[in-house]
Amino acid sequence: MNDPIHVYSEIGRLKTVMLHRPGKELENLAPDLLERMLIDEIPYLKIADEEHDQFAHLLEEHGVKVLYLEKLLADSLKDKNVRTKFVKQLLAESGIVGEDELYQELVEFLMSLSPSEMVAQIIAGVRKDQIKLQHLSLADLAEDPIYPFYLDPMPNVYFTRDQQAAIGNGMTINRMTCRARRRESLFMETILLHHPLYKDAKIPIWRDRYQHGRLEGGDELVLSQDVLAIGISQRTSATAITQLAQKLFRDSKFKTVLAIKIPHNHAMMHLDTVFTMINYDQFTVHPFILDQDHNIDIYVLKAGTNGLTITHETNLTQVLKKYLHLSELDLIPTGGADPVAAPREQWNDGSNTLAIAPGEVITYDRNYVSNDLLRQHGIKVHEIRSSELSRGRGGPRCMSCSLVREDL
Ligand SMILES: NC(=[NH2+])NCCC[C@H](N)C(=O)O
Repeated sequence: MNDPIHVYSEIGRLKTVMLHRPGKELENLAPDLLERMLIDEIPYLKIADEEHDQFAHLLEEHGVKVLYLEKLLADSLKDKNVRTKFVKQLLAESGIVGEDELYQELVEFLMSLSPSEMVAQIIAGVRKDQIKLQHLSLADLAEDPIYPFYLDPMPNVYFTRDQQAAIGNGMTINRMTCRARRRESLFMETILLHHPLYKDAKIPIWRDRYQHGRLEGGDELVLSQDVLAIGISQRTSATAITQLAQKLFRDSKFKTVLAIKIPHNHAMMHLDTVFTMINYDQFTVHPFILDQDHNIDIYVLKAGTNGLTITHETNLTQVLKKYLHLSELDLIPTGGADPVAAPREQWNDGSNTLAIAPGEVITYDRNYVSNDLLRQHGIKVHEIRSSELSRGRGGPRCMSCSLVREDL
């Protein structure tokens, strides 16, 4: 298994993962920015970093190689021409267009930094008081002159699950739904094109960030070497799922996509906030995504002789047993299905577990009802502190992009 990208399950022993250690972007937040930035409360960066370091150390203690997105990107930007092209594309995607003074000053400022300083600065955002303009534009004078940024901060980068996803030996580079996150997937695109680990590896790109239709990695779960579950969610569209399925059925060994329709809301913005695989036949599931008959809309996509076949199913247990060839199945309810603990712990990512091996997961310590239940079901649970990290509305699976897992 020498592929630089190799993920054929959600539970195979985790060997390589990509994280982002939160930086100044979490300090560049103010109350009136939070909703647009998809962050529910302003984390205390010092503690958030202590918590994130605990997460990284726990992974490393269990044999996982931790790569940092910011280091991979900086190492991909050593060539000045590559750096210039990257900066100009990032400015264009930030709405800074034209060759006016602001554009030139931003290019000059960012290019004056070292690659690692530039990456940190771009993620943190560029404040207006960092750039000295000779002439203020009409926009500066007349449109929200007190807005503090020329480049918005990117406070969600630490959720490295979403901008891209490893599927088999390839990746999706995702067109993110919300404007606040759309620029983030430019990072992995740049890494795959220019980083020594990846640039010559001919890594299949199952879907790039320019294709019409929204896709985010929190909705992409690799259930087995030939079955994917993808959430039809607030962040992933049926169009994107259809196109991804067609590409995978044509160019990979994946044979089935289970498109699972979940509520479209901020608390449950991705499938992995309400459903994760934690063992060969065990899953976490937030009970509130099932109706009173324990049903949920699942659309089974398979390759047919005349294009895709789509079959509508509603019994999650039966569908998982059928397509994963399981005789038994254990759906472990978040918060023990308690009407208060379940939504409380789902809100704080009690369903969002990261499996580091079959039956062994990392979870947030604050979700003690869910954690105790997982242990009662025989799951080995490693808890990490989460008071500040959870304010971004993501958990251990959200904060990690699995790049290499051992085959089962
Ligand atoms: N895979 C996940 N559940 N990611 C959580 C992302 C949270 C982030 N604030 C957003 O709204 O995008």
